[in-house]
Amino acid sequence: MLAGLALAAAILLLGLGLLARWEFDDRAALQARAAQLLDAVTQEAHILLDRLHEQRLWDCSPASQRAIRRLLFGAHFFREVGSFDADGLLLCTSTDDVLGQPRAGTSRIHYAHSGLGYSTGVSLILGQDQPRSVTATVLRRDRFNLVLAPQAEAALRHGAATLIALDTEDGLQPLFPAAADATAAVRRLPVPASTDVVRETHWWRGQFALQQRAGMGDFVLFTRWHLGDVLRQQSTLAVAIVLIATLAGLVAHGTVTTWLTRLNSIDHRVRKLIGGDRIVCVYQPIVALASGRAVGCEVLMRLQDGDRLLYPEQVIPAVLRQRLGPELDSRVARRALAETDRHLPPCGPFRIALNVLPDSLSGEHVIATLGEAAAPLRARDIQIELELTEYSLPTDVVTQARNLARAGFGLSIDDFGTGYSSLALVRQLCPDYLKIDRSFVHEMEESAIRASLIPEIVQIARAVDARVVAEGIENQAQRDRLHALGVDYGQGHYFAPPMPIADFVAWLRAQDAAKVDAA
Ligand SMILES: Nc1nc2c(ncn2[C@@H]2O[C@@H]3COP(=O)(O)O[C@H]4[C@@H](O)[C@H](n5cnc6c(=O)[nH]c(N)nc65)O[C@@H]4COP(=O)(O)O[C@H]3[C@H]2O)c(=O)[nH]1
Repeated sequence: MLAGLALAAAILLLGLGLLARWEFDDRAALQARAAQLLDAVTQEAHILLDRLHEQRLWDCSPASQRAIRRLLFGAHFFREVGSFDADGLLLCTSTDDVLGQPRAGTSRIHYAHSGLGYSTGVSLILGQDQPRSVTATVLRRDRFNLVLAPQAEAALRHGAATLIALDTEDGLQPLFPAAADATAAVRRLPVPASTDVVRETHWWRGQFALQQRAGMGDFVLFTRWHLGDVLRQQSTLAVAIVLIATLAGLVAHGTVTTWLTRLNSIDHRVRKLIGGDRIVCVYQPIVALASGRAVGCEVLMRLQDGDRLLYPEQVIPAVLRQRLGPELDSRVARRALAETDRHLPPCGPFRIALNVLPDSLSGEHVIATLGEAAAPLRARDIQIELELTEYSLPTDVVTQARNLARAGFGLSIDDFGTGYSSLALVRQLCPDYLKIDRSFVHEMEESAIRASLIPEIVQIARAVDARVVAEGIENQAQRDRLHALGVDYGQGHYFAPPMPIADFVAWLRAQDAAKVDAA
């Protein structure tokens, strides 16, 4: 979940960042174009005004009016000239004889230090027969004003991207757009301190300013920049980015969840633990019921998973699913036989029972490994016996059993009575031991039907010359009853639980000492 969210957030930030950067560059380019346009407008205004003054064309005579219209004909950015008297009173305009006299409406005029005044949003009424109102930008110097042509005004409004201000003695004054809120916006902007081109980026605050040629009478260009603006401008792309981020988050969430689930799955852990040899062997004594002496032990496996142990009932199904039987059984055998060889005191004839899964028997490798590991113990009169569970006997079990016998291993049929082995099959296998499953023993006190099968099992064992071991003996009554039924050996918590090798050896020593004392 967290990984998905993190990826979605990363894509969202990256996507919006790129979008913002793109929009930022776009606006910066527009600003540069607006700056060029303003330069050209100002230059042309000065040339026109210089000529008008040089030629003293303010007297409104027909000759002056013609001269003014000739000058306007060659101009790019201006459509009209107004002439004033020395007191600033409008005398006439270049359109007088075409449209009638324009009248000045409300306007705000900002006089720049250079003497060029800008007046934006001036409302001019043109024509007398059918008067129409025009809003225009007017530039004024001394006895003339110049009215900006509509296409030049439109280009400036568009090109300014957001805001063009004029640096005047009264502070910054907005030119385009001339709306009232632009004045407030301009007041909040930093006043440029030098005449250099300064590019200040505050995009983490959602704003940046491009400041140009800062000085009295010069233009200052600002672009106000907000993430909200960008999202509005590029709404389709923004929605696409949000969708991609959400999708990526969901996919990542799914992938990570699957990956974590797989990583945590018992199959994956079991494979890792077996491969990493995190195998723990414990030893449970097998006791002769008549004498109470330990005649051997069964090796049981656990897997060390961090600070907890995984038990066979959790491990074996995963081992079977992943066909890890041969690897598990070889590793358990090597470890158990090495541990017993190192720690077991000399104790006369003894047997060690190892559990094997059906797959392990068909592998030559497992038998060879077992033979190798068993060699030092055999030299000490310790017999190795393999336990095969009755309900999972391999199809070619008879051949396998012969191979095992040839290799010097004893054979036990584990959990006998839980499967369907016929007497004929048991006879062919010639097992050394039949092990009665602990469920039979536990049901004995309730006189359940299964428990009544124990004498049958003892008889089968006698018939095939095998000995009988009862598993899961937990109390004296069970032990006595089984002994009375002719069971030879017993295993269970009544005698001792499965123990690590050190405890098992200590238990054996304590048993020996008790026997000596009793004698
Ligand atoms: N309730 C009760 N239980 C008792 C008592 N005494 C012993 N047990 C448990 O009975 C099971 C006897 O082993 P199993 O029948 O060979 O059955 C074994 C064996 O079939 C298999 N197994 C254990 N270790 C290995 C191994 O290294 N390799 C293979 N292939 N199978 C193994 O897993 C099965 C279960 O092993 P564990 O969980 O260790 O369970 C062991 C043991 O802990 C008792 O008094 N009361």
